[in-house]
Amino acid sequence: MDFSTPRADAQHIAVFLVAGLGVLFLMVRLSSVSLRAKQHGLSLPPGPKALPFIGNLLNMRMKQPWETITKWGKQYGDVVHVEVLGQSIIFLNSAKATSDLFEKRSTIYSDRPRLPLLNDILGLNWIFALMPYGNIWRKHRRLFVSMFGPSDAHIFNPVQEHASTRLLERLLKKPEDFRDHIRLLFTIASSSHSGQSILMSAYGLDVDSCDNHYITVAEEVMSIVADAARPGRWLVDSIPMLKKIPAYFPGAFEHQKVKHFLKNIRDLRETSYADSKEMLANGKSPMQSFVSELLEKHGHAKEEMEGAIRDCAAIAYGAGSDTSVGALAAFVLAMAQYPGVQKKAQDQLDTFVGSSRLPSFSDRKNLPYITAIMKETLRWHTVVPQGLPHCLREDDIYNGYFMPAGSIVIGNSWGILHDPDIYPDPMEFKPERFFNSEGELDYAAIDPSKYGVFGYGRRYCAGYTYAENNLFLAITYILSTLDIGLAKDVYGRPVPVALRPTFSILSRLPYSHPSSFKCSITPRSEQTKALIIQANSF
Ligand code: HEM
Repeated sequence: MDFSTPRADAQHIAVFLVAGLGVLFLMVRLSSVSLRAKQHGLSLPPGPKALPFIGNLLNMRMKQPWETITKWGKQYGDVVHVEVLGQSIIFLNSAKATSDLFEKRSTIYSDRPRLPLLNDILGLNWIFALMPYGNIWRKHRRLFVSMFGPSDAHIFNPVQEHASTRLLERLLKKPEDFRDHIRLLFTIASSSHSGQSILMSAYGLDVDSCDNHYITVAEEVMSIVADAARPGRWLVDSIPMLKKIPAYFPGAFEHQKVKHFLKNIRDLRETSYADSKEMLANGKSPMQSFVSELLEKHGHAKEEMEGAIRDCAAIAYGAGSDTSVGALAAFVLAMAQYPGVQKKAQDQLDTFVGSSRLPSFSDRKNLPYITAIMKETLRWHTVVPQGLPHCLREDDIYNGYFMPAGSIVIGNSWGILHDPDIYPDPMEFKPERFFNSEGELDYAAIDPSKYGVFGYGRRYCAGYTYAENNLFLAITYILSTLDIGLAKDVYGRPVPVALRPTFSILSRLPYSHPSSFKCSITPRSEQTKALIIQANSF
């Protein structure tokens, strides 16, 4: 920026004026929280010491937050308070605290934080996952769950079976690219005959390579959304009056990114939907998709309903793709690391399915060990280690502490899912933990889905049935036809693997993926190889 012109000088002065006002705003916010706490004669929950003005900003710049937050839980207790630039953030570190607040007091703990960058600058207030708790959120969520929820998610089973069949073919041909294949699998689940799973399930669009335009656009959108949503990352979220500050100011979102983003979001939200409608009109969408089903049911009617269908379809990709990719990658890692578990699962598949056909959803009741592997995968590698942030609507009191309205409230799902009191040897991959002493699958009391895998209360993951179906099927298909083992180095020695969670390459936050690793993937036999080829020849 050129400061030599009167206009630039004026802009410069304006920036520092706004910054000064911002500091004032922070001071007012901070003192209002302490004042309200004092009025109740209570203190805020304990937590690491905060510095003046920036609070715990430096504590929050951590590489593996799940470990730090879990340590805080051990040091300070079930409820930990930190403050970043005047914003209270409360971590809930036990299943009791998440249940007491997210479930039992859900009317005040189900809001989302208002993030000016996401909502106002990037214009994402149409995404119900980010919407405040209220009627519009409720309406969109209901529409979404009517297709992806427990009663109707089964309509996507044919798409999911088809997508998993294609996954096997790719793993057979290029096993070393397994992460790309997994990514493709969970991208396309929507409606047509030839692709993978989320875009197919949502729109009926077929995508054949990771370079496809739909995927590239969707991934760019996700990456920016995730960057924009990081608590404490952008100054404008702490001080909304800084919305207009120029890009050179520390903490400002890069403005050139915004323009590019707005084009991509238009492509994701509107172009994919328009393409899907056109395919429907031309009779080119042979399998059911979210869009085709809902347009048939309500669609062609009201504009408002059509807008909701279009918006919900765009959300399916954002919410469902990266999460599922992280979970299946963790499964592959677990099989390479725990050959005994793999063998036991394959014995069950050989007994109940055999090697002359691929498994199907109807086999599930005979495959309890595979269900246990799926549950353990979701627990062992917690894809959303700190859930998505909720926001507290009203001042509250919990365990004798003052919980200020407007606090961001985060369930420490990783900590709960690795709590040795609930899951002994939590770092070990042990599907056996879900069986009772009679050897029957009996996971209800410690079902990881109840302890944070899919979040909490009224904001609980709106696509969990669909997600579990997808994961179960992909795991079953892989185990019945392929062997996963350790890769070999140049001297033929096995290369050990270990779970090292990291933020997704795509989004860094809030989704976690296992760090990159190598493994070998080979057909179990000539017969299973022939089965994969035959299944893909239709
Ligand atoms: C392994 C896969 C998945 C995991 C681990 C997962 C996990 C989560 C978590 C932790 C939340 C936050 C809940 C909260 O705020 O308390 C969430 C929300 C959500 N998920 Fe999932 N999810 C997965 C797959 C999917 C899929 C496949 C879809 C769509 C088909 C989906 C759609 C959503 C939506 C729409 C929300 C926002 C709900 C709301 O704000 O009302 N998810 N998910």
